[in-house]
Amino acid sequence: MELSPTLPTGAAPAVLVKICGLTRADEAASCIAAGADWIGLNFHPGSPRFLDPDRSGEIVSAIGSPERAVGLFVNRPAAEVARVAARLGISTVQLHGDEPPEDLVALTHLRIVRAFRLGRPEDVEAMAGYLDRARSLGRVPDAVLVDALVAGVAGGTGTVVAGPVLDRLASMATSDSLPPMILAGGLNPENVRGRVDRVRPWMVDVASGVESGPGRKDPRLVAAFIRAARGEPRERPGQPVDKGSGAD
Ligand SMILES: O=C(O)c1ccccc1N[C@@H]1O[C@H](COP(=O)(O)O)[C@@H](O)[C@H]1O
Repeated sequence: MELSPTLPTGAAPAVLVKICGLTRADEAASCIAAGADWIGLNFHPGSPRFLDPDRSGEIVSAIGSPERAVGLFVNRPAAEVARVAARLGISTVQLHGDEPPEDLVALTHLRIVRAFRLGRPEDVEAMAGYLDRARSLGRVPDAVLVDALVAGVAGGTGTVVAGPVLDRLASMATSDSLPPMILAGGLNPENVRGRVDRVRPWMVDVASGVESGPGRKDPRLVAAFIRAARGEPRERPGQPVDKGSGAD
């Protein structure tokens, strides 16, 4: 199954950007207008960014392209994930808990982003083991998302992935055995470019690092994040664009 937007090809493609945890239609539309490739709708009841699936149709409509909306679930039954996705007309889901590879098989008709919370370099090997099991079942995730491990919290913690884990990931990023990688975990406009340069992910994902409050995205931070991720110069209000200093 192909991902959409399609995988970039050729040398040094621009990293794609997902902004996660939208709770308002106007903010979701602004993220897309600012250049976000995907937005995330968080259906995990334990999250401060929780969105009732029954009230998220308005957000999907507001972005004008349902293929850019990703439904985020934590340890929900595959049948429930499939039901919500069908009701909203979305085709990509993010599984951010301990979902077994069998769930990927049950959700073959959807694009699946499988999240892994990694605390130590050894956790990267555990992720590889999971992918091997998925491969043996004939259904690898369409992308893997890498987040920091914080005990007792599923995600959205604003915690960065540890340096030794990033180094291990960087050595795997171009491996054929790894699906496209989405780097998450404590990203913000200040640190995203350095992390992109270090790991070369296919996409970056941010929740808390572009917020004015839980679930409320700050349009200036969103724009700054997207520009920084792509290595574009910063915009400064009332001043010409700084073309000399890069994004960091
Ligand atoms: O955002 C949340 O509240 C959340 C809750 C449960 C699982 C995942 C969640 N968000 C995902 O976590 C990453 C990292 O968040 P942050 O940028 O460190 O705040 C985020 O990209 C979401 O995909």
